[in-house]
Formats: sequence, C-alpha cells, structure tokens
Amino acid sequence: MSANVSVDYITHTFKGQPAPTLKDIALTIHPGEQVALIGRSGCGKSTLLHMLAGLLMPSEGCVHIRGHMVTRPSAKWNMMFQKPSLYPWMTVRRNAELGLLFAGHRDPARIDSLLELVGLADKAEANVQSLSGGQQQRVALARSLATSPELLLLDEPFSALDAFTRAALQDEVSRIARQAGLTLVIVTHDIDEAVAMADRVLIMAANPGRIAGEMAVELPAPRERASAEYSRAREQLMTTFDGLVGDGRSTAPQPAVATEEAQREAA
Ligand SMILES: Nc1ncnc2c1ncn2[C@@H]1O[C@H](COP(=O)(O)OP(=O)(O)OP(=O)(O)O)[C@@H](O)[C@H]1O
Repeated sequence: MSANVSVDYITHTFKGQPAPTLKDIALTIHPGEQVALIGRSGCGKSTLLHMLAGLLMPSEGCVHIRGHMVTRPSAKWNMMFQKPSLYPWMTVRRNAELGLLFAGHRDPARIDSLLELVGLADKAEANVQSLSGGQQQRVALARSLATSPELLLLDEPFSALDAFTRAALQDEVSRIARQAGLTLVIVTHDIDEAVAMADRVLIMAANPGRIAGEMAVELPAPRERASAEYSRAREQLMTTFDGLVGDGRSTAPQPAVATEEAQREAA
C-alpha cells in the first residue's frame, strides 16, 4: 500500500524569525512515486520534510496523506535520517524490530525477511557497533520498513557514506520502495542521488523557501549510471536548477563524486 501526499499551501515562520522560512508550498505526490527535493543549504528542505512526517506543524496550510491530515508522526510515514540512530548495545535484530515493538507488535518472521531483504540475514545476532556505516543504515532501513509504512521520508540518509556504499544503497532503497509500492521522498544535496532515485525532482528556492520548479527523470529502473541517458538527465537537472535558482554561475548542488571527465578537466 502506498500513499498519495498533498501539501496544501504551507507557509511557515519559525518563532522569533522575522520572515517565513517556507511560503505557499503546494504540491501533490502520487502513490508509489519517488520524489527528490533539492535546493541550496538553508532553503527549507528539511523543514518541509519534517512537516510531511508530522514532526512539525506549519503556521499556515496543511499536509494530507491518503486524505488524512497530518498532525503527528505515524508508523505509516517513516523518516530515515543521515545518522541511523541505533541503540549501540543491542543486536541488529533487536534494533530492527524496535519500531514494531513500539507499535505494540512482535513479528520475528517479518524481521527475518526484512534482514534478508537488506542483506543482513547473517548479521542478525551481531551487535550493531560491529557494523559498517552502510550496514547500520541498512538496519535503520529494515526498522523503517518493519511497520509497513506507506511513505518513506529520507533526509540525506546516505550523505555520510562512501561513494560506492552510497550508490549501492540508493539503488537498493529505490528497488525496495518500488517492489513494495512505497511512496518515497528524499531530501538531498546531491544531483546524482536525485537522478539515481527520483521519478521527479522538485527544485526549491530560498528566502522564502518555495518550489521553484520540477523536472521529471524518465529513465528506467534500475538506473544505469554509465549510460548516456543518465549523463544527459544529470546535465539537464543541473541546467534546470541553475536556470531556476542560479545566478548565472554554476550554483547547482554538486555531484558527490566528480565524473571521470570532470576529474580529467581538473587535472
Ligand atoms: N527550529 C528552528 N528555529 C528557527 N529557525 C530554524 C529552525 N529550524 C530551521 N530553521 C531555519 O530555517 C531555514 C531552513 O532550514 P532547513 O534545515 O529546513 O534547510 P535545508 O534546506 O534542509 O538546509 P540543509 O540543506 O543545510 O540541511 C534555515 O535558515 C534554518 O536556520
């Protein structure tokens, strides 16, 4: 089951701030769609994501998920952060099942299948401290999926990982979300991440934070990073970003890893 999300004219001013951080944000995200939210630092991406998650209420306007107004967090719309926030003294299995336990359920078979899904079946009884950063983020993913969410909200979840692990997790999370029919919203600084994962990229401008435009990424999944189509989509997103929120210089969020071509040019 996946959710459609409707953001109805959100404006938000933080207490003590003279001007709104977000202004008149209106958008619809379709069930099963994978959407990336990009924009310069401080434009309000995380603020908007927190509102989708029910962690923050807007000053004006509201969010509806499957027709229900969002007024608080729910296991049906789960958020994953840059840091996996695991309990270091617990095993992988114990951490993965916490979300379910908090929701009042126990389902060891489901946890087994989720650990299998995220490639950690053989680590189930290991202490999470013995895991790499990427493996820990997989535990957080299993925990997020355990409550069968309709919507997965990701706040730069892979930015602390090395490039290879990041790319692998982008592909995996995208595949898992598609298989489960989940709606997915990812906040990212990384143009490559947006092209690797999203069906549609929303571009935010700052002061006040607003949706300046969007671009569809019409590439088949899984995304083939070495393909000409992928490079074209990346270029197109950079150009679109620059045209919407740039100032004539190259102001787009930079890809996390320089392309071979760019490295050759820089050398
Ligand atoms: N609790 C708060 N009180 C006051 N101002 C806040 C609060 N949280 C965020 N802000 C301000 O709102 C603006 C948007 O912050 P937000 O974290 O949403 O931006 P962002 O686009 O996600 O940035 P980044 O890409 O750097 O993570 C910033 O100017 C920030 O300082």
